[in-house]
Amino acid sequence: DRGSVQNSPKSYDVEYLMPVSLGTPAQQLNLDLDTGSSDFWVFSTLLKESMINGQTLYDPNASTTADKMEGYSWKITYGDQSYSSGDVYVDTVTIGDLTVSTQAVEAAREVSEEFTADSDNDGLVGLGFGIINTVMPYKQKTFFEKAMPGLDSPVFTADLKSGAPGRYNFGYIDDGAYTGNITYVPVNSSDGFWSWVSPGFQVGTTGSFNNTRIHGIADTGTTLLLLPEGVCEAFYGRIASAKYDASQGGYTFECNDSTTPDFYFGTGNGQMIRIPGSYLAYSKIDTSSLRCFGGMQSDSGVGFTIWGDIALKAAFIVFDQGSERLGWAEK
Ligand SMILES: CC[C@H](C)[C@H](NC(=O)[C@H](C)NC(=O)[C@@H](CCSC)NC[C@@H](N)Cc1ccccc1)C(=O)O
Repeated sequence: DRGSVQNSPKSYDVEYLMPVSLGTPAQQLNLDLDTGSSDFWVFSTLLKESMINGQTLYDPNASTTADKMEGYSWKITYGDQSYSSGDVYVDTVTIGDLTVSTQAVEAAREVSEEFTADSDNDGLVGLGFGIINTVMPYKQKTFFEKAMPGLDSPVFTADLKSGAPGRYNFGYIDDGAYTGNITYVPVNSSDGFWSWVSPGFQVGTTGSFNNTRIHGIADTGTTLLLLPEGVCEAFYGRIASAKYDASQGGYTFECNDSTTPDFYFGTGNGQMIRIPGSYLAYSKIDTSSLRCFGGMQSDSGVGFTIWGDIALKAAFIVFDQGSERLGWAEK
């Protein structure tokens, strides 16, 4: 079996949403595929009105295939301190023609203001590893873990694009979606994330390759690229107008600064992925400014190095749960 679904970026590529069908008859919601968490949760009719702001709600009572998991609950907190919690139903879920008939759908009773404010986002499909699923008293499998046994191949792939729709594929690798070879790196899933080690980085085409290993997670649900302080300093040190601006909470530089270099990160076997300098001028700090907030920021605040969408949209990535490895290719 296999599946394929289009993902669409919101403005500034802040997140990528995909259509998902839940229940019978199908209720379609736009969800955020998040490899940095492992709960499948949705805005639902259980929420207080004050927490809803235009989102599409999953109504388990309108689904003939929904069964409440009595006595089960969930509560999740994210790195940005946002959170959500609620009840659990088993129901049928289809993503890109791939159906899981008994998915644990976590119906929100409460969401933090960040989620309420994001009116296009109806919830998250966590595709990290199930060991960090928050459902109590017994944790539940992710959508991918439920689908995996029936797939042609135990992989899903992410093709995120800058300012354009891309695709998530399940169960197969589309050889037309990338160039060159796929370099595979081992994943350590013990903390539930797609954790891997990059052998190093290079700033611009002329810079030397820095053999400093970078331990981090591949997280489709995080917008920016959060790297160790030393890497940020090496990169921003090459941009004439760059500075750390405490009032903005990060590095900023003139959006059209012609000294902005590309950023390369190693994936192994001498292969590097090139992030165009233009991706790193993430967004104007305000409409009248000529300065941009950097797409690469320090990971010191979060405590994790996160290869977020800024990096992922420069590559074609294979999340190989069957072999616990990540595949990286240019595209
Ligand atoms: C360290 C962060 C918290 C507190 C930690 N939670 C996590 O690691 C959770 C599972 N993952 C996350 O908070 C992050 C990874 C942080 S680094 C470990 N990924 C998911 C995040 N991008 C999801 C999101 C998407 C859209 C809007 C907001 C949030 C915990 O529960 O202990």
